[in-house]
Amino acid sequence: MNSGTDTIFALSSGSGKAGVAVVRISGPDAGAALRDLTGGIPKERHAVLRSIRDRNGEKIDRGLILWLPGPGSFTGEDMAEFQVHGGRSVVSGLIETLAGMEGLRPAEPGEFARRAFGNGKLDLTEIEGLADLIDAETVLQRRQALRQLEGRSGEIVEDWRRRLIGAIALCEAGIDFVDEDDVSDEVGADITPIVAHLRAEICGHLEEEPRGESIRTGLTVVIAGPPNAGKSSLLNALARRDVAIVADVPGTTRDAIEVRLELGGVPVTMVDTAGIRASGDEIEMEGVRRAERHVADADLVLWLADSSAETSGLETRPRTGPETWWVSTKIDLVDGVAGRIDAVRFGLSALSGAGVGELLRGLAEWATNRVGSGTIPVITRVRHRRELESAAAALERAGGLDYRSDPDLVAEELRAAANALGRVTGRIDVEDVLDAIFRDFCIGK
Ligand SMILES: Nc1nc2c(ncn2[C@@H]2O[C@H](COP(=O)(O)OP(=O)(O)OP(=O)(O)O)[C@@H](O)[C@H]2O)c(=O)[nH]1
Ligand SMILES: [K+]
Ligand SMILES: [Mg+2]
Repeated sequence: MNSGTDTIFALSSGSGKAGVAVVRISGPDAGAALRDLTGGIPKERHAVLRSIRDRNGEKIDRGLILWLPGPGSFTGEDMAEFQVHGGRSVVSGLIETLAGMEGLRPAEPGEFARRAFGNGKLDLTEIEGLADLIDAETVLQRRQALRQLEGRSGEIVEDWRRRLIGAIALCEAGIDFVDEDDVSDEVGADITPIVAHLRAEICGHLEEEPRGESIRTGLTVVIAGPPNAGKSSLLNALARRDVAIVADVPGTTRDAIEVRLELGGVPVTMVDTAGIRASGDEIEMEGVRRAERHVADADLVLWLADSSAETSGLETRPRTGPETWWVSTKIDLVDGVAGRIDAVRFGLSALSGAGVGELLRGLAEWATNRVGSGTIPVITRVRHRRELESAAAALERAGGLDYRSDPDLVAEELRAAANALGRVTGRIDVEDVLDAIFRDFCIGK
């Protein structure tokens, strides 16, 4: 990315025809650009209606403009915002005029957010919360993203880091006074419980939380079983649409078919797979291999078996794998029990719909339990998990050392833990992770 001294601009609202479009400018020349286009600079943070003109004085549109001088703006720089009619020609006229101005250039993806980070307006967890809020599809995702954007995850991590820095200071005092027995005793007595507590807190979050990651990325439920068990029929019934081909021919489904549902506020991807059996057909066997891979990666497998068939369908089930529910299908043919039979057994008919609602309710309950409720987690990404794991490991090593004989080794481990925590919020050496985070942003954010 370029230096922060350029003035950048972008269409921040969605592209395409719309009622209103929002164009933002950030950087030292934002004020000059605003003046050139509208003839003046309005009172800060007040929306005013102005004509917006191109270099030849031709009116592009009349719209609301906002002057948001730094450092109190989103990026911390001088910013201007245009709310214009969202027609293609209005937007392209405005964008082209800005592009033709001295010192202005189009923003790269995530560049506004990156400047906000660079100017200390948001830490990394807040930036990630912002990205997640833009991507949020479910209520739980929105709540989690907002909490993160408001800095609550970052606060927890920063609190850990502050306590660690306190412990490092104590430890270093121990190093300085290593020859004076009384001081080093006192210091050691203080560090041990601090380190043990911190480690317990961090480990608590690590154990409790695939939750945050699950809320963000969702859960996967794989519908599997022998050919003709009624897998595609069930997918269609759950999705209430005709997504997968249903036929009386065993081996109908080859490619995995995915449908995204929101169950209990959690995004759940339902995957219909090829019927699992040995077959001489090369293409069908590729479908079976894919089905087995999906089963292995699932958060939950619905193993379907045709209740009217002679064999149970269990013989083809992969031997190991994730949590599984057993679903008897086509109960209309045998007058079987509809609905939940016990914790892991269901009966249903995709044809009549009997038992499908109960399965959906069971899945919603499972999804909610899986991500937990109430408190919203600190760890929402693999990146956070990795850093917290490395902090916990360093604390464990520190706990295994004798601070009296090795105060410098203890301090080193504590510093490693503090650095890992610092990387979560971006307080320290994060250049390498920045590109990865901001790359995922859309332009104009
Ligand atoms: N009577 C009855 N027939 C059903 C029911 N569900 C599915 N079938 C029929 O069973 C046959 C197979 O259904 P599919 O949904 O294609 O089965 P599948 O498991 O996806 O099959 P493959 O993709 O070939 O593995 C079709 O003829 C369906 O109409 C049901 O609840 N009751
Ligand atoms: K079939
Ligand atoms: Mg099928």
